[in-house]
Amino acid sequence: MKTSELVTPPSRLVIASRESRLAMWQAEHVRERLTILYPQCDVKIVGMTTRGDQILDRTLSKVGGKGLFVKELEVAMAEGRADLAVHSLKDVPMELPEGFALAAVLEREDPRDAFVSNDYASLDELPAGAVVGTSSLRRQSLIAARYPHLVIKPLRGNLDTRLGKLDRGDYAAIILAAAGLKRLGLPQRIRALLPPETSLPAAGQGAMAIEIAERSDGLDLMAILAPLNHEATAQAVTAERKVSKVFGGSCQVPLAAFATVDGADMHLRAMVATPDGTRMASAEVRGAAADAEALGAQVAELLRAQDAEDILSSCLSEAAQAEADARSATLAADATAAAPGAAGDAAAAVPGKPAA
Ligand SMILES: NCc1[nH]cc(CCC(=O)O)c1CC(=O)O
Repeated sequence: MKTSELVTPPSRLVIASRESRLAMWQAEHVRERLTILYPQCDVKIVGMTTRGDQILDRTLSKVGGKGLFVKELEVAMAEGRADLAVHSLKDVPMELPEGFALAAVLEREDPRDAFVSNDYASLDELPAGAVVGTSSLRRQSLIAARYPHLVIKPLRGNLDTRLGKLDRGDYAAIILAAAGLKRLGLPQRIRALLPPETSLPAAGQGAMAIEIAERSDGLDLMAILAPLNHEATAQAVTAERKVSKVFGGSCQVPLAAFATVDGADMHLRAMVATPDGTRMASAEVRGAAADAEALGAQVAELLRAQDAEDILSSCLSEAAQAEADARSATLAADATAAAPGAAGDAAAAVPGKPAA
């Protein structure tokens, strides 16, 4: 890590955040980091409800996917009501709209999936017919492949809502990201952590990202936020997001991509499957962490050679339709959001290494 000169921040910065407890925790974390870095800067958080938060009755893959969680925050930045947005990187589309970019990726929390249950200690203990809650197609297909005797039921809502549904007895167990439970001070709810060999994490899981809009006032937010960027995490998620991008980007499909970085070395694993877990392709590569994007492309190529596109085809067409529906539904919002200047393809990359 090189130490760089701190850039002079403005007297005030506004963070846009979703209003869920996890989102607010994450925004507060960034607020504290910025306040320590720039004590003279007044950092405020403005909470907002996104379309993704309002849709609780259908699985996200059917209503337009990840973009639904970031759109309102982008509109706030475009209108100058906020300077930056804090997201769970997992919820950020692979390609951002023109004029937006990721300014920093923070150090990753535990990237693993967690098994949460009041009655059972692990997936292995669940009896035939037990109901497991998850709305992630990735988790669904991994469980269906390994535990065909279990019944998977959709589970939506924020973390507290999901835990409430478990406690009320709707499910024998649920699967959640360990990172969210740890951040909310609920690590005791984790009965077992699923190793990547059992449940390969989603691209970006456990990492937070800061998004900014290109601006006309000359404020170099990229430089101001650069000290929050964690290089090894940024490299890992660059590789993971490249894999996801190759297979449809912002669509919700049963796709896992997980990279670990050890010094200059990267190990990248990825998997695609059918939602019922009957067909699966998986691949891994090792290489230089500095070549993150190329490693992502390499793994995607290995998956493609195993018919990944065909495996994903049913999901891809369904997700594409949902994206199109979501786009037309948000046309009104687009019209009010004065699009900031073009940033071109920069929006798709994460900080650190530019696209190779
Ligand atoms: N899709 C919702 C979402 N987005 C980020 C997290 C957890 C925190 C993280 O992965 O950073 C979760 C909840 C979950 O998957 O259980």
